[in-house]
Amino acid sequence: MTGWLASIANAAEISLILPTGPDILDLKDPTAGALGAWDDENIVATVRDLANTPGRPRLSATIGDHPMRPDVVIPAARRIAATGVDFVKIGFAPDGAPERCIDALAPLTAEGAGLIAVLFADLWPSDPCCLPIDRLAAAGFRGVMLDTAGKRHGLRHHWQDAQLEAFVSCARAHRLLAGLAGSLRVADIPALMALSPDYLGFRGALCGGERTAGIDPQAAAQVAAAITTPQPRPSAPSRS
Ligand SMILES: O=C[C@H](O)COP(=O)(O)O
Repeated sequence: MTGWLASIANAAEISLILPTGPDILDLKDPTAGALGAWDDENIVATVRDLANTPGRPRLSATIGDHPMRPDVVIPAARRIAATGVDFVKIGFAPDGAPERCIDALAPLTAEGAGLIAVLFADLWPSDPCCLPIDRLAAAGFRGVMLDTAGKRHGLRHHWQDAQLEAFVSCARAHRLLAGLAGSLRVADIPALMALSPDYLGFRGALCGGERTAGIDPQAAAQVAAAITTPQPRPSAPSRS
């Protein structure tokens, strides 16, 4: 079953998106780039406000956009983990020392933090073998999400579906949750659901195309409907 993640820009958007039933509410400031972070106090307040909501979605929050240095990434991840969100999203770019940052996060996962790595499809080579997936698994990450740093082109512009399928399989083989995002549109949903990722992530599509505009409940309902619509099974090859 593929679930879906909705990135929300502020607490006021919660009441607009909750009726559409996202599996994960992702607290992210879209005006500050692909990994714009919320203020810690607002994350803590949202965790607290939703704590008693029956069937509430899980919460994720990003640590923000940081240079790939352990002395910067580790404290930022630790701070967001302390807010009580279910998942902490950390972006890894190939520049700098992503591997050292990943390894240095192992103590945090050992303490129970649910870390999700965000790898940018427009920055890393389009081959899962070139991604540090084995390293993420060894460090105890819960999942890995392929997203895009630039939002002009969607994920499927940068990676072909066969490459995305290989990414999902590779994450699964390492027992990581696999997520796909990056300017996804409603029209992308059937093809991506066929790859069976654990999650598809959205912001722009929930806002009618422009991710810095607010959530448009009608657009969000269309995304939700496309995710929950049963997908046709691939037909069995005919014997002749
Ligand atoms: O985590 C998912 C992203 O917020 C997706 O944003 P986007 O659909 O605008 O690329």
